[in-house]
Amino acid sequence: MSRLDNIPSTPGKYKPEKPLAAPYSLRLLIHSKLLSFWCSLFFALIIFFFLLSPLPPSSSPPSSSRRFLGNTSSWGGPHWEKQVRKSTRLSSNSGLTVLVTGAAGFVGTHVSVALKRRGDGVLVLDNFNHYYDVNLKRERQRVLDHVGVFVVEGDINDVALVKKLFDVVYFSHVVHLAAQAGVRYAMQNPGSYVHSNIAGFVNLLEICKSANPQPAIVWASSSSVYGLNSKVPYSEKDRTDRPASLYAATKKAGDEIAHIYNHIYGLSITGLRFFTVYGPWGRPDMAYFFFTRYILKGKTITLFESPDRGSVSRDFTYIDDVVKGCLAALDTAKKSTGSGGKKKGVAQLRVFNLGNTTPVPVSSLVTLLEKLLKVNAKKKVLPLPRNGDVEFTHANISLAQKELGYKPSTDLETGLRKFVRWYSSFYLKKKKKSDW
Ligand SMILES: O=C(O)[C@H]1O[C@H](OP(=O)(O)OP(=O)(O)OC[C@H]2O[C@@H](n3ccc(=O)[nH]c3=O)[C@H](O)[C@@H]2O)[C@H](O)[C@@H](O)[C@H]1O
Repeated sequence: MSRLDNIPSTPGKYKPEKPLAAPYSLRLLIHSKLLSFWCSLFFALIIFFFLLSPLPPSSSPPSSSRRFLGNTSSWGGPHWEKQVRKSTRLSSNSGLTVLVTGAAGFVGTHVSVALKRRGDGVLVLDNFNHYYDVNLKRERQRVLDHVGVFVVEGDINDVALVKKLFDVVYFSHVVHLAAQAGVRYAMQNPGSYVHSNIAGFVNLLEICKSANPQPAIVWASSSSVYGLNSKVPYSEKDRTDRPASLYAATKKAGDEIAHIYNHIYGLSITGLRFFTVYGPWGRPDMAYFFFTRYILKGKTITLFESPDRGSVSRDFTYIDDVVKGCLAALDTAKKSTGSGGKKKGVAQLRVFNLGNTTPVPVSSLVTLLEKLLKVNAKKKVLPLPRNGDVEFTHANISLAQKELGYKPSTDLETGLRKFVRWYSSFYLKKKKKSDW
């Protein structure tokens, strides 16, 4: 029986009320007492269930609401401001002052460390949501601490917090990587994608537009916006109006939102379409990562197969290549042209594919992992479910090559070898900070 079958096809028949025997005033009294009893019970039940209900795993509440819930983590105060300023101090004359959102995430950590190392001032923001293992995010935070990057714990939807950051520091650039990632999870928790990828992005842009001077923004779009396109390789000029998942739709919405803030307010905005980024410190929800875990544990992995092309394939892109692309996007970003929320001239608006240009079938990814782990995988092959996945991705990177000097140089085997080395040192032995 489908869900639709549970809904009655016709509303219940109208039943006329029976005439009441008691006098009118008594009936009124009984009615009002009964009414207030049921109302109290109803509200008591609502409050009871509200208190019992868990927060959605992927959308931990903004820090303001966390304070309301009794969480002691807080921001503000002279010591906190001192840490914020210290983290954004430049150690090179030509450095940028960058706010990185989502920096306890995979790409965010790598980008923040790379910026700090070359002398830029870096402050990072992350809400440490529970979409995947928070311990891994905390370990990434230790890496950031180690290189002198201060991590502010909070949500991009927390207007007061983000405004405060802009009050304390003048950011020349923002790298916006905070997002609800994952293609398949969108079917389980659609609200978290709207919360982070749409509401959060708009909130951040609202604050950036009003900042004086406005920062230039580089943000993470996604290869998933190409959706059901069959023309390969994907070019930035290709259509993006057929997303296959809500994740893709929210990233596509981000592309359009960026256009608006560029057009109306003069914000300089660059969108980077990442293609299945992998590597050390990666995301445990991604296939290469949990395949590694499953293979080592002897658990069966599922390989999706498309009807006509065999194994689905991805243009897997190594993290170091993507980081170079992000830094090049920052370095070539022109200044925003608005001030005080008003546009003063035409501003830069760009979109680039950051892929590897060599799609690899997922079955070959597994063969490489088997070789590197020296373990045979237990596999089962299933037809690609309709879960948001697309059959293949393949980037045309000529625009990024021309404008950013982007040139990916890590093939999948080399990148996976580095990932496997990190994985074993992180999970199987104790991670050393000096590895960074
Ligand atoms: O480029 C992006 O914009 C996106 O990249 C990533 O999405 P994907 O390319 O889908 O990566 P990932 O989940 O690792 O699946 C890889 C392959 O394994 C196949 N796959 C997956 C699971 C499984 O059990 N079996 C399987 O065959 C699966 O069908 C697929 O072919 C990010 O997660 C996403 O946040 C976004 O950044």
